[in-house]
Amino acid sequence: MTLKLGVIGAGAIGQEHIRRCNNVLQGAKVVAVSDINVDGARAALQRLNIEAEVYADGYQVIQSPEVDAILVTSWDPTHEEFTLAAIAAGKPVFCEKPLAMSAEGCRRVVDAEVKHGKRLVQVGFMRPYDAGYRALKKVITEGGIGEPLMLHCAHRNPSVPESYTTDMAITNTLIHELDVLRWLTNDDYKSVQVVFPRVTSKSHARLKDPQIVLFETQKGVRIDVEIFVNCAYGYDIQCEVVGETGIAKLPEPASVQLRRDAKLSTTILTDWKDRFIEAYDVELQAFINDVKAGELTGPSAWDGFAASVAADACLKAQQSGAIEPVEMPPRPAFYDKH
Ligand SMILES: NC(=O)c1ccc[n+]([C@@H]2O[C@H](COP(=O)([O-])OP(=O)(O)OC[C@H]3O[C@@H](n4cnc5c(N)ncnc54)[C@H](O)[C@@H]3O)[C@@H](O)[C@H]2O)c1
Ligand SMILES: O[C@H]1[C@H](O)[C@@H](O)[C@H](O)[C@@H](O)[C@H]1O
Repeated sequence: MTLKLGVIGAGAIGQEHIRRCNNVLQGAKVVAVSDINVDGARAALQRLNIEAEVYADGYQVIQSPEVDAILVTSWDPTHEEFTLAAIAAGKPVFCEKPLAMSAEGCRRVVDAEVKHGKRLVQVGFMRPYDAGYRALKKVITEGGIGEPLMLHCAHRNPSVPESYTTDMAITNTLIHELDVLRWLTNDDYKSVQVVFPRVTSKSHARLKDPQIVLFETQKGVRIDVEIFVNCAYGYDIQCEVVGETGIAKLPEPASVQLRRDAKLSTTILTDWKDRFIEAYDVELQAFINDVKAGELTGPSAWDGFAASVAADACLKAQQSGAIEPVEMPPRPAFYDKH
């Protein structure tokens, strides 16, 4: 049986996911798409040479009897409402990060899912599907560097549009680390502080860039993450784990080494689409397979909530300049068995 997908939001990642579901992955097909920019959605489908029903309203996609499962790839502030509507319709939903704009919003999704009685939500945290992060986790869990003591991380984008503001460095960008570092270290955040270095001249009035986010975890590990979204030189994700007996580092994406013109060089990627292309394939194939098998196993609404609890504390720390606690309520038993 082919799983029939409805996609809400046909922008950059929406188009990427539509392309991979129809042309790369197995067992699914996009049959309905919505975007507030209907003409843009139609033009994108034409470019991709894919036929699907186009709607102006995301709720029509969710309610369509032709659609078995939903992908939410619209702007961040719309995620919660569409995910809640998919749960209300009893349809599995893959929601891009962040699950909602606050922990309170994520909690509403968690509560709705628990009330439904079966997992329906997967959050689009793709890094746990990335081969590099998986290899890094394997080294750590097999004791290859002893117990982790410190993590040094960086999340750099070459540039961002004027609509990107200081808070989005947390809710839109750091949210990836907030999820993947919990997964990587099997630990939770205890407190956080945000420090603002000198602002780059490449930024704009409403964005303080770069930022350094400093965490202490429940196990006492110290983590620093540099977020630098106008770094100009490329799309660069770094993660170095310092343990008791060694250091493990996230591998660089494969790139040919060039010796030329008296220089030794490798290419740095410039776009998230390329940096995580395989991870997106694996995460969405897992979602498709899991929906068909009747049991979701990927990043859950609870993971989305946990990341947002930490994000809320980071937002508070951006304002206060102080060390802010990260207070995580206990996980409902529902997420142990699901
Ligand atoms: N996992 C990742 O690495 C990753 C990468 C990129 C984007 N994202 C997430 O995916 C989402 C989309 O990002 P993007 O880069 O594609 O942005 P984008 O601006 O290119 O696309 C968003 C699209 O959503 C549409 N839209 C907005 N509100 C809508 C609504 N109510 N109903 C239907 N369509 C609506 C817009 O018209 C636009 O076409 C964001 O939430 C972003 O955080 C995740
Ligand atoms: O939506 C994108 C995406 O999530 C990328 O992975 C991240 O590096 C960007 O900062 C963000 O704007």
